[in-house]
Amino acid sequence: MPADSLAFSFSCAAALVESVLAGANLTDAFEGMLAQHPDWPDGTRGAVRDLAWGTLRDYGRGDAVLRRLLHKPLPESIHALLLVALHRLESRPEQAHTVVNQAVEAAAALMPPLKGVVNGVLRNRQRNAAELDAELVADQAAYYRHPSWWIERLRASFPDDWEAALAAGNERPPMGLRVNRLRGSVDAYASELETAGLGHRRLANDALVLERPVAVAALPGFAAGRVSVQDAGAQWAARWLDLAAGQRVLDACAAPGGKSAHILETAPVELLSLELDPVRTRRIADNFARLGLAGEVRTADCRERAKWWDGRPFDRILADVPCSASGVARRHPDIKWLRRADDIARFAAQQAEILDALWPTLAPGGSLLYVTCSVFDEENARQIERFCARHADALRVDIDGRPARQLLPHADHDGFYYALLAKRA
Ligand SMILES: C[S@@+](CC[C@H](N)C(=O)[O-])C[C@H]1O[C@@H](n2cnc3c(N)ncnc32)[C@H](O)[C@@H]1O
Repeated sequence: MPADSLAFSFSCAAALVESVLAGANLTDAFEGMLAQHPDWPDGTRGAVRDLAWGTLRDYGRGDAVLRRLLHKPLPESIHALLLVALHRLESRPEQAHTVVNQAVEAAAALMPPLKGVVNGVLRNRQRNAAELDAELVADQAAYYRHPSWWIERLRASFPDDWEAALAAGNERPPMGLRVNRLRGSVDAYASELETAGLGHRRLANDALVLERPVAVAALPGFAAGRVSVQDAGAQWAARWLDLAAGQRVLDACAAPGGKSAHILETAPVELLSLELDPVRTRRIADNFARLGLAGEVRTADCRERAKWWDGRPFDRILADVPCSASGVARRHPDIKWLRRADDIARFAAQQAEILDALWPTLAPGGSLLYVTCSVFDEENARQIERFCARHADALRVDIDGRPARQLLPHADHDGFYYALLAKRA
């Protein structure tokens, strides 16, 4: 198959989907594939990525269609190829003829005896489209393209907004930009974007959201550190920390360093950024170097206080804890299908350990901003309620007039949760 053919992209995307369904992380699998094919042109990389990400965003639907059309299991590679082709059929119905032909070509290269099955299943899908679509409306995992347990949790927590959040969670994510104020104003950068023909919106927290994502190389001044790619929802952290010059600040779970960098761009504070994973720690230092920022960066488990804390209390702590990442699933659509309902309690337990370990390092009168990119209460509101029940010196502080902020996935930003806690002086 020629590397620029749709059949080739189908088979590569199918290999990624197959790995994810066997438990692999999508980004890691894609990076592994790119490392083996350094010669791929940008067009092939982009096509494979779009197909794999799109197929997994739509997996609830593709899976339901195949359950109805297949009478016996197929080899995993062909099953994954059908998922990719079904995704493409639905997203580009005007190309149906090409999609079927190219999927059959890909099957012929993978497992020649099964090309007839691939042809038959895809044609069946087209022939029975109206009937199948009507059935899928009644299948909630297919209709909302999320696992049922996820839908139920969201529905229970957000009776008015759950459907909009699920729909936004199935869209392609927006590209948010953060202007480095140490190297120019947001106004000046916004007009440069305009001149470069990059349409955008400016949000209440001064984040810029591009109308269409572009490669970072196309962003004016990216290499020179004038701008960073950061979701608009993540850009509330620096503001809600209420930073001031000279404060001693801890970012306890810092990689890849987006919020740490934003802190340093906001005020001349003394920042310590901790990160558990040494490979990810390097990304913090790389980001600081590009942006011209100086902060102390260390690899450490923030729960092991004795190993990293010198006993001097912090005025501000950012606890951007590891979580289910359910608020950013459209960027990592493998999450929707790899997470299990009982994973959430394990994340919550880990987050509680982190909070309990950090609290003694906060100065009396200081504050801790708790952040997740989760939409599940157990990691968010309930986590904070339980924390306050355990720590009599913790006070809830309103954020912009509300006890906490839950951002749900939206056209402008991803899903995040923020809660602010102060320590009694
Ligand atoms: C949500 S991400 C942080 C994102 C980061 N604040 C940013 O804005 O770029 C959570 C990070 O915490 C790290 N982590 C997980 N457990 C940790 C621990 N016990 N101590 C320090 N870092 C931890 C993870 O490796 C991950 O990089």
